[in-house]
Amino acid sequence: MVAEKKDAVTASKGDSNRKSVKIEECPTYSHSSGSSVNEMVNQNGGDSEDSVSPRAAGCRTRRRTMSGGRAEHHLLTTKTGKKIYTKGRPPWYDKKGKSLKHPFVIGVCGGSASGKTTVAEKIVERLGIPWVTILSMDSFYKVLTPEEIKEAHESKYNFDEPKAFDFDLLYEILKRLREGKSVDVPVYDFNTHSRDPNSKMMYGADVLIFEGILAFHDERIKNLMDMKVFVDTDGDLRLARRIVRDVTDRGRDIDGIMEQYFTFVKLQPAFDKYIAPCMDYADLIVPRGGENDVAIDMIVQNVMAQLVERGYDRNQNNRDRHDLVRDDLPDCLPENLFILKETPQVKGLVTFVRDRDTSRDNHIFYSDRLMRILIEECMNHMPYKDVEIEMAGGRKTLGKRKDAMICGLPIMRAGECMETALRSIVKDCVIGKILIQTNETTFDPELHYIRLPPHITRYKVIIMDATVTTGSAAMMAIRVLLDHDVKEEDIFVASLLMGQQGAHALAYAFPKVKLITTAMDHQMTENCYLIPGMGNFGDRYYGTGIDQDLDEPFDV
Ligand SMILES: Nc1ncnc2c1ncn2[C@@H]1O[C@H](COP(=O)(O)OP(=O)(O)O)[C@@H](O)[C@H]1O
Ligand SMILES: Nc1ccn([C@@H]2O[C@H](COP(=O)(O)O)[C@@H](O)[C@H]2O)c(=O)n1
Repeated sequence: MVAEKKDAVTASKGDSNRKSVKIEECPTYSHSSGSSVNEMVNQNGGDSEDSVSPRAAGCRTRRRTMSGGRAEHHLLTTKTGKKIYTKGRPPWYDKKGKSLKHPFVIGVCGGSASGKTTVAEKIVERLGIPWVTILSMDSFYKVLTPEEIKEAHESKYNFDEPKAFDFDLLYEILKRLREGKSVDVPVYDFNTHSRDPNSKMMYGADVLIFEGILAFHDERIKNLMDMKVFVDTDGDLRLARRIVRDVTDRGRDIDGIMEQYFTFVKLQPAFDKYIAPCMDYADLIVPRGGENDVAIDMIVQNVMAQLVERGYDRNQNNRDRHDLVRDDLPDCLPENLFILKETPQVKGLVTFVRDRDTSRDNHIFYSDRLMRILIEECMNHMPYKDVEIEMAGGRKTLGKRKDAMICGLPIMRAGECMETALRSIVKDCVIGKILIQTNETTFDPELHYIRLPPHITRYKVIIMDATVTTGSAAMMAIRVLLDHDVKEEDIFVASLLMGQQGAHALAYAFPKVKLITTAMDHQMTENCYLIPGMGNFGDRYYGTGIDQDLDEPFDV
């Protein structure tokens, strides 16, 4: 559980190859104080039990999850059973689909190995509120040239001055996170001094903690912070911790660490010149770092007080917050809702799909037909351009060609049934994936997984789901696409069946999104089942329903 927690809360710390090493294997170094590294570390924070564990010696395991443009939900559970999401899109938007608030940003600055990450992790743990993320400045080390990498391997490259960081990228990313938008954060590898080819997708949160040695250096970045904390730990202790950490986690040797420390880290160019002066900007100074429980409690109390002042309510019933059902439904249908013309053919296909006596093979056969008609209707809403073609006899005539790249985005699992229909109609389409589930305790729609093609803003995106009932999942999917800068007018929602309430909620929130369906139900049960509905479409289509007739295999 602890290892799980470390993974999650340090997901943005960019050392991908850290390994756990037993304390006995950690080399020691005697400095002027005469203490070995292990002695110094243990005197200052490790307790007797921990002192034989990797954690106390600073050999913590921090595995990295490389997501390469994927975003999974990242959940950790605190000792008190609280759930904290360190990734994924927070479910904040109002009935109009607008993001509700920006994250509370805490900046944590301090010398190398002062305990910034440890303080940040403790804040996350003690806050115990659902959506908190940590962004590390390490992710923004510049990409080095081959010559610079050689210098770095010889401990001759200065990583402790401002020009080592890409502050412009950092500013853009922090700004977007503060707006609740998605970002791709580089993943840094201290062993190779380079960025991993995979980046890591992140969204905003209730609280965002940004930590780094020069966290307060750039005025623009400083201005994005709601609270600034400086971690002030004795230089000898920092060196001791750094040696242990760099040997075990960052693939370094003692000579190199010492050379780098005294050339760049401790003396004029870095700590004294750039980092120590940042104390003047701090709202709070935390002596000794992560072991200072009193200071961490004060920070947590202050953050909670400020969140409450902004309207944060940890006891809020999220069902109320996400209740998309409108009690003031207009008589007319929204302009951006398109229901297939109820021809006898369409009605006949819908009848087969609704009928509980339809066998599974017929259910698949007729719903596939209906889905193709639905996708063909979607194509009527795509842009087409004029083209001139030459006909068989050599005469020329004007025609049309599709003028858009199409990305299908099925909401797992029922939406995936529509993939075949899309592929059979748009042969050059790409298919993303999104998994959204409702949290059974909070009723929040939660983004568990998303995979989008690169350059998603170049596509018309068709969100596909078998049914839209309250519209909650579709709204989350639309919100996520908007966070990825897809324009509202480039988004389509295709569904076999829509509930009137859900369709109105979506249409009201996103008037430029086109909603396309084959039929509409006007009633819903208290538990949000459509009446008459289609049963559990995914279960019927995939054969996973409990009343599935096992005696009638249809593939013989
Ligand atoms: N109070 C403490 N006692 C023992 N080791 C600590 C303590 N605080 C931090 N460390 C160790 O020191 C190293 C640096 O801490 P970290 O929080 O990563 O600092 P920073 O983020 O400032 O570089 C890590 O290996 C960590 O495990
Ligand atoms: N390739 C690199 C990049 C940075 N460093 C050192 O890391 C320190 C910052 O990280 P902290 O977790 O200690 O805040 C900084 O002092 C750099 O010297 C490095 O060694 N190699």
